Amino acid sequence: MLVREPRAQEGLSEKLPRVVHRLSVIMKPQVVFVLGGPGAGKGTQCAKIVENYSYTHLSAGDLLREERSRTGSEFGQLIDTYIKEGKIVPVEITINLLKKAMEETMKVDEKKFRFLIDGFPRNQDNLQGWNTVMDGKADVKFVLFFDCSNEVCIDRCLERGKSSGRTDDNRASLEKRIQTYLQSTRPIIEQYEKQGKVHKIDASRSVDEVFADVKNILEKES
Ligand SMILES: Nc1ncnc2c1ncn2[C@@H]1O[C@H](COP(=O)(O)OP(=O)(O)OP(=O)(O)O)[C@@H](O)[C@H]1O
Ligand SMILES: O=c1ccn([C@@H]2O[C@H](COP(=O)(O)O)[C@@H](O)[C@H]2O)c(=O)[nH]1
Repeated sequence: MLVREPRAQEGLSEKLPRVVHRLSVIMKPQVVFVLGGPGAGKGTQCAKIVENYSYTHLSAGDLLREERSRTGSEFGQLIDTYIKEGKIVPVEITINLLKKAMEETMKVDEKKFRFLIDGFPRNQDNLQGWNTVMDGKADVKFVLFFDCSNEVCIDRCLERGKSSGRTDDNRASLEKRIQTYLQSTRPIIEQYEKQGKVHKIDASRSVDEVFADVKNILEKES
C-alpha cells in the first residue's frame, strides 16, 4: 500500500512551489537543431517527424521568407538580398522570429514544448545569438545532421527549383549556399559533435530509409 501521509497533510503553501517548479520544468522548450546542406532533406524529414511525434517544426528559412513578404517589414529587402546571395541573415532578426514562433506555439498549447529548429544555427553569430537570448530558457537536446554530398544537394535543389518559386534554387545561388554551408555551418556542427550531441544520418538515401534512422534516434532519445 502506498503511504503518502506527510504530503496528504500539506497545505497549498507547501505544495505550490513544487507544482510551479514541475510546471516550469515541463514547459521549458526542448529543442532539436536540424542541420545539413541545402536540399539535404531537412524539411522533408521534419514533416515526417511531425506526423509521427509530438514536435513542432520551425524552419528558420521559412520564417525569414515569411518576414520578407510581410507588408511593412523593415527587413524585407535585407532578407531578400541575403537569401539570393546565400548569406546568413544577422542573428538579431532570425532569433526574434524563432523566439516569437516558439512563444506563440506554447501560448496556444502549453503541451507543445518540443521543437525541431530547422536550418539554425548556421554560423558562429547565430550560435552566439541563441546562447545570449535563449540561455536558460530552452534546452538543446541534440542535433540531427543530415549529411550528403554537395552534388546531391545541388541536384535536389535544382529539381525543387522547377516548382518551388524560391529565388535561391538556381545554380548561381546554390554555389554560394554550399560555400556558406561548408565555411560557416559545418564548424557549428563540429562544435556540437565535440559535445557528443550530434546524430549524423546518411541523407543521400531514399526518404523512407533516412526516416528509418531518424525514428531509431528519436526512440532512443525519448
Ligand atoms: N531522401 C531524399 N531523396 C530524394 N529527394 C529528396 C529526399 N529528401 C528530400 N528530397 C527532395 O529534395 C528537395 C529538397 O528537400 P528539402 O526541402 O526537404 O531539403 P532541405 O534540407 O529542407 O532544403 P533547404 O535547406 O534548401 O530548405 C525537395 O524537392 C525534396 O522533395
Ligand atoms: O537561420 C537562418 C536560416 C536561413 N537563412 C537564409 O535563408 C536561406 C534559406 O534557408 P533554408 O534553410 O535553406 O530554407 C539561407 O541560404 C540563408 O540565406 C539565414 O540567413 N539564417
